[in-house]
Amino acid sequence: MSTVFGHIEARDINISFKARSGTVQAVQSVSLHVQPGEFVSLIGPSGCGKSSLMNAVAGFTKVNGGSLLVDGKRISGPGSDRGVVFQQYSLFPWMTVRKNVEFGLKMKGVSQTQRQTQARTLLGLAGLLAFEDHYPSQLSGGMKQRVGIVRALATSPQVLLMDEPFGALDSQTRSVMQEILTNMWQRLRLSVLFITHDIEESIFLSDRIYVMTARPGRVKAEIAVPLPRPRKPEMMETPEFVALVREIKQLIREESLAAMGSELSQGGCEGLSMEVGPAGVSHVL
Ligand SMILES: Nc1ncnc2c1ncn2[C@@H]1O[C@H](COP(=O)(O)OP(=O)(O)OP(=O)(O)O)[C@@H](O)[C@H]1O
Repeated sequence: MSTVFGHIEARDINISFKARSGTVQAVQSVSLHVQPGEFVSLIGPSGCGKSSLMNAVAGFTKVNGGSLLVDGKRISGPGSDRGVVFQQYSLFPWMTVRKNVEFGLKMKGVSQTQRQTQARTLLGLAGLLAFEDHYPSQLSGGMKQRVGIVRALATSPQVLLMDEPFGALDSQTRSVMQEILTNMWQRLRLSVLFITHDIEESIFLSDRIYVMTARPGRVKAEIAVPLPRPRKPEMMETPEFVALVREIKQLIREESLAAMGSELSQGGCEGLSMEVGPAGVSHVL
């Protein structure tokens, strides 16, 4: 199935928040794009504005400047063309797995038979059909998050927005979830914008990665991942993969150190010994 929808375009985006201490500039002059059917990750130091950007694409947060378009339309609020998955499972505990998945379709007025068919097809793709009548409390963390993904996909969005969806899972479950997600993404050919702190995860999953600077978040680097698909966990040991990990780690380290350096100097830690590196990066000794 060829994809023609799901194009995200952010041009010169600024996002700021009013805080008690003044205005917090979270994101500054960010331009990025996701092509239809592409898998793109955002990675960067903590607090660099990744979630703010994603919330803006989801329509939960307003931008203060620039333009943010999905399929050429300016984003003015949440919409069923964009599915969202957060780290917290956010399932309705009083509903069965299938009813959770059907919820968005019910809200759209889809008939019961159609809802059930759509939910069961997607649950089958995620290996969860045998659990359709279970309640969330009867599922493991990995299963809950699979239900969360299936629920976000139920209304057939063109775009899937995922904010650290596997952050709460153990590494073994996380690795299985990565494979399940890539399989589903390849079948459904939708666009994915994915936030993670895990460099290996971002490389394993993505076609491209945007590395952000420390706050205010700007795009520091855009990295294409030239690894073939389907991706297999063994690829993580190839020289190409290892080289990408090293490159991204270095980029993020520079930013984390820069952020830490400014926090320490603002916090009056002058007594700490600091060494300034060649790129003006402060290294705490
Ligand atoms: N609603 C808000 N009000 C005030 N400040 C906010 C709000 N939301 C985010 N911020 C601030 O904006 C900055 C960016 O936050 P954001 O959550 O987008 O970063 P992040 O890169 O997703 O962080 P992390 O990786 O730790 O999840 C932070 O300094 C945060 O405290």
